[in-house]
Amino acid sequence: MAVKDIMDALRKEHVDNTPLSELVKDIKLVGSTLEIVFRLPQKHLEEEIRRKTVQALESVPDVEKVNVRFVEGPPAQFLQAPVFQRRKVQGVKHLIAVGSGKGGVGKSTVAVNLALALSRLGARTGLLDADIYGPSVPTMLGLKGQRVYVNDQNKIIPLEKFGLKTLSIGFLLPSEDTPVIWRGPMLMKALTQFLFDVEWGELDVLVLDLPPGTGDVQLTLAQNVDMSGAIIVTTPQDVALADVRKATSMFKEVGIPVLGVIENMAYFVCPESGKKYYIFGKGKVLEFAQAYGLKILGSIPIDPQVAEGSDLGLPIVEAYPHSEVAQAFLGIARLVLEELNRR
Ligand SMILES: Nc1ncnc2c1ncn2[C@@H]1O[C@H](COP(=O)(O)OP(=O)(O)OP(=O)(O)O)[C@@H](O)[C@H]1O
Repeated sequence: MAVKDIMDALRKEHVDNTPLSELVKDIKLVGSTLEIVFRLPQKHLEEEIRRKTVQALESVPDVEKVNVRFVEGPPAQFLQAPVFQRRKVQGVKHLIAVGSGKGGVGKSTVAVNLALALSRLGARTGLLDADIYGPSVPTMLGLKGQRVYVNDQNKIIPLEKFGLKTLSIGFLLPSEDTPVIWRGPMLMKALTQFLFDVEWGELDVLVLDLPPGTGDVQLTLAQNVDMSGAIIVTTPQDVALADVRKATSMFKEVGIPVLGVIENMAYFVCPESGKKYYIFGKGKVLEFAQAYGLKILGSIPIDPQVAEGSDLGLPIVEAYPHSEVAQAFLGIARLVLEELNRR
């Protein structure tokens, strides 16, 4: 795979003790011409980066010409900490964001089942549905139509289901079909209230289901909230992987560690023959993850029971804890806890 070869080659060259691969903002191979954009930490490094890039890529097959461009701005490791005034959510030990570069890859399904798996492993867990454009947690947890209340201290009391504390913007809307039309500052105010004015009690992990993509909402949250890390959900489709790259860069740029990638809809097991079919392609996520130095936390197959469970308000980890999918989520949850305990 050309991108992997390119990133491997760039990883070997350094400027100011930083591998060139860490400075890459965007990379595109058009025919045999590589368009590569670097974040320029310091102006005087421009020539050195250009020279070392051409040198590093000389032996990479498929690349005949290299066009190097720069954008201003240092990558995360060049920034002085603390960069942003990040607020901690009271009572929450670890906040982890579940994001995706693209909509419809199963981010909310993963967030819900991961939260349930964490809870099954004994972690006191909460789930916050910040997907303001399409809150699906109320349906997935069978809490559609429920409302939340505010206590004497003006704090929102989350709902509880399957041992999880949970809050969704869906619980605050007058009806399920009310579109959220908040924009800009009003939206951010609502989201901030959503995070900080909630009586979560004591939690080991709060899973934050982000809206899909890498827009202002995701960036503002990433800049203002103290997070232990982010998890990115993708399918093996090329288009989804291209967007993962953007999501990864966004978290890296604001200094939030990416704990790993979860590959959803990785394959389908034929119930008759037991044969595995890699509908969206095999091994692509692994190659991608290796190229970007990311860990794969696990792979979830396509299973009609997953979709069914979500629609019925009985997620698969709760409904069929011994199924292959539920076991995969438990495996991911174990890795996530290990990763968090190391921090
Ligand atoms: N592993 C899976 N097997 C079968 N169906 C799945 C799987 N993962 C997700 N789905 C189904 O795919 C659809 C999209 O999933 P989900 O709503 O979780 O995606 P999303 O990325 O959160 O979407 P959005 O971008 O709209 O927030 C849902 O109908 C869900 O039930």
